[in-house]
Amino acid sequence: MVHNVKHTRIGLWDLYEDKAHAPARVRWPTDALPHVARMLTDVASIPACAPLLLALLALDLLIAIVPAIHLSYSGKLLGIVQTAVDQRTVDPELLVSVVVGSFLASVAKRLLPALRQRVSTPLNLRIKNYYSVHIFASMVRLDVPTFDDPAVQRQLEHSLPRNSHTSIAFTGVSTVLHVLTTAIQLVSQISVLQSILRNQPDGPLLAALSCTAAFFQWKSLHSSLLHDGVWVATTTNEDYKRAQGLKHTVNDPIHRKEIVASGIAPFLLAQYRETISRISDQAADFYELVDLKKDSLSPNILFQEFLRSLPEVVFVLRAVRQPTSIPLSLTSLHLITNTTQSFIDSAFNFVQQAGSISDRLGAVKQLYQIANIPNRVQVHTTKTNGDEPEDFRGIPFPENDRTFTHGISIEFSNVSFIYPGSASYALRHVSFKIQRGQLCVIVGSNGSGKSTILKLISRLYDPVEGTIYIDGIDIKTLRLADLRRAISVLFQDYTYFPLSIQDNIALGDPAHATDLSKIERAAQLGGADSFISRLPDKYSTYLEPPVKDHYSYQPEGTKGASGTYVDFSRVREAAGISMAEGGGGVGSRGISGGQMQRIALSRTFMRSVVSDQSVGLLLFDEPSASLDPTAEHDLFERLRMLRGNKTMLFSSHRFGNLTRHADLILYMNESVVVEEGTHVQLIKCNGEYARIWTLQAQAFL
Ligand SMILES: Nc1ncnc2c1ncn2[C@@H]1O[C@H](COP(=O)(O)OP(=O)(O)OP(=O)(O)O)[C@@H](O)[C@H]1O
Repeated sequence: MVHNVKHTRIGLWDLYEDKAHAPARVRWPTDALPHVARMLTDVASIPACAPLLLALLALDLLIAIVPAIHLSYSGKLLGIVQTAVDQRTVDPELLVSVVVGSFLASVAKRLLPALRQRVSTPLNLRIKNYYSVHIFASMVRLDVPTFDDPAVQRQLEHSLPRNSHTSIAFTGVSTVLHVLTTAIQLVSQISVLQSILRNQPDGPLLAALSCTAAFFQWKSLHSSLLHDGVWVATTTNEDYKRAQGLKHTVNDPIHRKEIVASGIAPFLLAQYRETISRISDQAADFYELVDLKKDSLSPNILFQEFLRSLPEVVFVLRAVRQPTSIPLSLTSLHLITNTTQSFIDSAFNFVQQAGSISDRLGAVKQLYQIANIPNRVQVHTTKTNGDEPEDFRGIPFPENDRTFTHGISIEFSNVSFIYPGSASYALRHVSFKIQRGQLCVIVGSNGSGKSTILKLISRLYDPVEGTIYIDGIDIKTLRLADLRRAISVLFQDYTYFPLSIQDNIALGDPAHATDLSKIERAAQLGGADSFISRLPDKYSTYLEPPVKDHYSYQPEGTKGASGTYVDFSRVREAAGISMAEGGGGVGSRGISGGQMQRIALSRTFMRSVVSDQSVGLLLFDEPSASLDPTAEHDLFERLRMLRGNKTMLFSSHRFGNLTRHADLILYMNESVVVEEGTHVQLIKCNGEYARIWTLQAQAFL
């Protein structure tokens, strides 16, 4: 066990707490204050937010002092009653003013929170929108190794709103206002309490007794299992892990085809049953267990109710022992205990908030910090462009307004690479040179490092050793934005964005995103136009609806309470929602893998061939993996015709169509380039390339 780390077992979970490195329980995180000040300034600068913020502050202040005003009127009313009982006189004017005041205070008590809601709702929505752009901007700029880093993922998670109704910033603003108003509430209640207790000889004693009850209540709420600071909870229980795995297998639609086609449903069920029965009632989520433990009965909780009635008990005992000298009426007792209780509630609230305030203000700090997460892939700054955005720092490429009509040269000099978090080399001491305008094909077995070469050229990652030269310049010194504009790349694991087909293609060249004729031309070149034209919404089709429709809770087809069957067809028809997806998309399951690949290819054509002289290098990672032989043949023909003199680099498993035309073939095995040359040269060498070429050729004999 590591020194200073406390280990606790909670169900199947092991909780490790680092006492030594836990930050002290900071109630007022002063280092977050500059971010909080910035947040308030930013919020005030959102259109129409400044007046809303002021209105909210004013309402919170009123809400804070109205209870005290109400209490003070109750006190005055009590005084009038007592005078009436003692002296048999009532001051009618005073009575009317106190009754009216008390009435207005009670109306305000109800009205103000409703008004606050009217102000806070639009304020919350505006703040939420503003910070959603901030979060989007902070996330969209991150590069692959940074975004993949689990620590960065956790940092981002902390900055995302925990629920969709509110934002961290609004919670931060509310916290600041709340602290302010609770402090005012406390001060106003103390003054009322003081004025009530001033004329009551037994008042202080009863107030003190009311405090005792509240103190125990406070203590029991603070006996939480998880402490502030550094902790991690993990489970090593194989049954629990397996049960979760089985559950995800069944819950996730992605596995449904496999489950049905292979008939494994009964097996999965039996396995789940067996695993769950082995772990029985321990099969709980970590937080669930923590919550369950927290609810346990403590002596404090048992005594609380008794302690609450302690002032009344003392009062009765006094009345029994000295019936003639009771200095306090029953109503006074009630007022004192009520006032004390509401003071204690406010104080309790305040202390509790102070506890969570460090979390909330800390979250505001994180919200601002995500904008500054440093990218792993960095550009060396020249003297002239230190203040520019990250992507625009470095050497312009191409220099002196040159175009790439003759392509771009690439050189790898002793390049080695290990993926972050991986233990083995993906590339080892790789060196080669591709001249401007050449067609190069990288071939080799699975996992030999072909895709990795393309990823390093597009600077998704940087080598751990060696240098890559682009047109003779160290790639690390080039402006990233320029480099990315000069390269068009289609990755093997291409994705379909949850946007319309038109957007999916247009994103290949954002500069021409609204040019429908260019998009259609790119779709033709990618071989996607004919199937797109058969879709009901054509280029506006969403394959996956990004927004889910909401349905009432009764499951479709079941019998409702009135005996009729639940039928959504009429509301669906009125809303124009198609039955297939319930969201206006055809569903990615509705198109084939080859068709998906054609859309991805069209995206690449959008830039590299259709519009652009600024593209000098085309990278294709297995572009024909999902295409039928005719489509593959047509694609390569189109590519060779359209590329002009641009440099083209393919990664492929297939020998033939491409390799025969290649100016350079790199044959890779286990992270190393083992053979290089043209097809004729490599066949002549009679090495591995020749062996596999023969193997593939034989299949067609
Ligand atoms: N994101 C990643 N994280 C860790 N390791 C990776 C990652 N991507 C690839 N690798 C590993 O790097 C090595 C090279 O992978 P790469 O994808 O370059 O191979 P490839 O030749 O393109 O393979 P294939 O022909 O199967 O596409 C493999 O061992 C692979 O497991």
